[in-house]
Amino acid sequence: MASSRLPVLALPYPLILLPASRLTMPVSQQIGESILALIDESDTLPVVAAIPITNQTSNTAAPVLSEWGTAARVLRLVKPTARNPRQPYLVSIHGLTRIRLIAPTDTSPPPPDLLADITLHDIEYPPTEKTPSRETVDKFRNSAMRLLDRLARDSTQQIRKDSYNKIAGMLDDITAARAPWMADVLIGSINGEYQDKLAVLATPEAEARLKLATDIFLKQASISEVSKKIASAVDESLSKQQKEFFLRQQLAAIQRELHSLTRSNASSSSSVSSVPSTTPPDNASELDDDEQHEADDMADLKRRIEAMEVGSEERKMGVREWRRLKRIPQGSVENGVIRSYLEWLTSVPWPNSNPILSASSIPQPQQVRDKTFLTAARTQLDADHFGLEKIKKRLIEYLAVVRLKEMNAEKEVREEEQKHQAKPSDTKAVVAKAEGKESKAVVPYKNQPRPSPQSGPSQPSRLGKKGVKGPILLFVGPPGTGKTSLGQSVAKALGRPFQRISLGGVRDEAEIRGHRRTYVASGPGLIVQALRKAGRGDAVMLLDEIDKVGQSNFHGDPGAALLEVLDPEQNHTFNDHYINVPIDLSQVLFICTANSLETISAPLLDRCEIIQLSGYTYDEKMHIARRFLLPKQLQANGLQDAHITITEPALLHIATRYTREAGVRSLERAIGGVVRYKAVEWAEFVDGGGSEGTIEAGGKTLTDGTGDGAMVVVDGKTRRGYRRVVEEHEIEKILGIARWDGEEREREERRGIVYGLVVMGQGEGGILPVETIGVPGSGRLKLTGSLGDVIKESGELALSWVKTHAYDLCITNTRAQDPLKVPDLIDIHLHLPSGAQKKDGPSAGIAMTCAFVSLLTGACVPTNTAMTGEITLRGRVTPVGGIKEKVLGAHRAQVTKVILPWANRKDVEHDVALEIRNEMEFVFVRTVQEALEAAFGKNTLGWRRDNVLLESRL
Ligand SMILES: Nc1ncnc2c1ncn2[C@@H]1O[C@H](COP(=O)(O)OP(=O)(O)OP(=O)(O)O)[C@@H](O)[C@H]1O
Repeated sequence: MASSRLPVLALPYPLILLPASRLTMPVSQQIGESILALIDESDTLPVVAAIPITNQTSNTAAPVLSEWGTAARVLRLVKPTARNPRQPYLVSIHGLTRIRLIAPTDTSPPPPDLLADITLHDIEYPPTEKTPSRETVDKFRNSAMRLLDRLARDSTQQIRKDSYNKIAGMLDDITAARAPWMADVLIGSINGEYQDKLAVLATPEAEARLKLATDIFLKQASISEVSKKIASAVDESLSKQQKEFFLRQQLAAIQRELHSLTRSNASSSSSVSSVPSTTPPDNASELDDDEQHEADDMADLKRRIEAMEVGSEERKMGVREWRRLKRIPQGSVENGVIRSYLEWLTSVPWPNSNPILSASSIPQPQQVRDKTFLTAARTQLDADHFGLEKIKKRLIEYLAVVRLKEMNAEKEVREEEQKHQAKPSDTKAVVAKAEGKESKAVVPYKNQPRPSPQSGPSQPSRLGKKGVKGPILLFVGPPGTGKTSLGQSVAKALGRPFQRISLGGVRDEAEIRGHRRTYVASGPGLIVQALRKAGRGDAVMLLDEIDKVGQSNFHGDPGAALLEVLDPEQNHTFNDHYINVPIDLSQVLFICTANSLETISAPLLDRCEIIQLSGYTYDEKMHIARRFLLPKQLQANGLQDAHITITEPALLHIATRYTREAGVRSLERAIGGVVRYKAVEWAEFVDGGGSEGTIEAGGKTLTDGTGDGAMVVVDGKTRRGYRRVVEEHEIEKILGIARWDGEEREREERRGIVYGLVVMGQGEGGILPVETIGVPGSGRLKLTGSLGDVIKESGELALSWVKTHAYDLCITNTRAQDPLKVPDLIDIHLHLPSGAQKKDGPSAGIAMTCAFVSLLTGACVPTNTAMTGEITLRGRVTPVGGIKEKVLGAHRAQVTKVILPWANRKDVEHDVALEIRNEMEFVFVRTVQEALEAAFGKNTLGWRRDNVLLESRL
């Protein structure tokens, strides 16, 4: 056996090179440089020993070289630019012949890192191969042909197919001498296992190698066949599953149809046999429940569509979607989307739909035509609300108009019906698109479902819609003044369902109009949702807080959508994006509420009739508390009248010290707090053996306790007594320290401070101090407290007036002197507290003037005095708005003297309750001088008498 010494190029796992094959692999910098050195040394291309490393599957063990390898010629060595820096070279080698590594002797040095460099090794060439037997060659050829044939068939690329066929052609007439070489070529090129290739490399004898290759080819061919078989089997089973799914769907559909047939037969015979149609069939199983429900739902949906008016838009849409629904497999997303759409579509109370829901499930309207309707409505309003006389009067007028219009509309319907009945030949053809087929049926017009006028104003009719448009009421007022509950009373009076739509914070037009169905999880808007809940097309809808609707933004303009809803000219074809069929809202009675008018857009305001609700006086609050709030809270907390008595002073104490609001919501909450406290006491008392009877029978003993928790003797036992009376001194223990306690004491009389009257953002009136101080400066005016432009101008105007009259008011000694510069150079700083709250408007004019005069003269305005009024440069006091709210606010703040513009006399006369007028002093002023006199008191300011008559020096 010839031997030699060759540099060994270790092939990392799973690389292997067989004779007659080629291999390109990355190598390290050092190996690359060593090969370069070899190339430099020899004249021809160098030859290396390509020996596979056999144990590289585990990274931990030291690499071990295989015994057998291939002598290979280095064809190319390149160093591409973008390569891994650890292996920057690529070397291409061509296998020449088998070689065997001669095992190192014990004395030789240990091998260096095999993958880091190439080192010379002793190798030997195996002896020349013997020619294999014909039989072995034939077997080899057959197995190779089979494998190649399989590979050609499985291959998807034409080039590969062609090359496999070409090799197969070469095998056809292969000689015995050439067969071993061919075995190396084929084994080197197929995607076989590493160990098989290694075994072929380690088999130098031709006969044995051919046998090994034959076995490998057979194995490969059968692997390929088996995997092909598995793939097609998987395919087949998948399509089987799909088939099964569709068959199951068909089966379910057939079962549903059969079921509905059986049910309709059962229901038609039930009148005779009186067997309820809902009785399940004998062989029904609870496992069929789902399918049963499904079938019921579908049948219900179908009935609802069929109940829609023939030929109407909504019915056409319903039929179209129903057909789509039936085409789409159940359980798919699309199926769910269409189902939910159809459920919404069919639950809108369409006019002229056949009422398929039982009529009893919809509250029947009160007879609006009844002569006693208005009296009943008045009683209803009185039963729900105390006071509010003007508002109730306006509501009665409103209800009277609604009543008249409804009666007119019904009359119209009746007349039109009579006309049709008079002409029986006039069978207006209506195309009835029968569901499922396009057959055209002619339905006489008079046979169509229509509300009968005799059955009262039930479902609104399309015919009558012209008549019933009423004005849209807008209740404006501070929170808790009864706007929402008035709306409820109107609905009760009319006997119609009431729906409240809260618009506070609605920023997105889609919240009102719904999302288009293309959106995931789309749904209808608030209006359609309310219609569905109401179940009737003539509900009373309260659009709550329309002043809090968001402005136009990139989500659309919710205000514009509201315009369409409220406009009687447009709302009979309201378009909800989700439903996508025009909806008639003309029968709905819309009532809006708002806290202030400022943020409501002009076009929206234009469509409404404004009804102003101001706050309540303490007297009114006492009545409301006693008649409405206390009974409500008692009921809510499970107590009865007998369990609690709040004394008049205690109630007043709660109203004045714990609440300072225009409405009664906080009062209701505070009363609730007291009632809950007593509920706990009562529960403890009952737990301790006390009873209803004890209170009644032994009431004297129990309520005689001198204070809370007094120990009393009942039935010979001593225990804590229950006091039903709540007195003023107990309130602090129950509700905690009063919120408004001692506010009057804080309002001390100080130079430069005057109280003005304001209306806050929520429509609530109150007092606001105007604070001024003089600071060293340069004669300028500084205004702070989140003031708007108008109020700032008012401040400058007031100061100009004071400067002009500084001499007359004895502030300066000559007319030419500036009171801010003589005797000292000062700035005036004017501040309105609650700095975070925006303030604007001209009504603080006289309060600011008084504050400047107070600051510059040193005279003070008493704390029981508050004022409002706009001033002009000539010193006139002009009227302002919100008088009722402001006066009520002042009354709540225990102000006793109010200075108002002369022109606002009528507002006080008309709007302010008599009891308040009696309790407060009103001074109406025409000029600033009069206002100063009223504020500071007669002769307090030292006017230079000669000039008093001069109104203005301008
Ligand atoms: N005049 C009244 N008589 C009897 N109860 C009243 C009266 N005014 C208000 N209430 C009661 O006060 C509570 C609050 O009223 P409601 O909810 O109608 O206020 P609102 O004006 O709608 O307030 P908001 O502007 O905050 O919505 C309700 O329980 C209502 O019954």
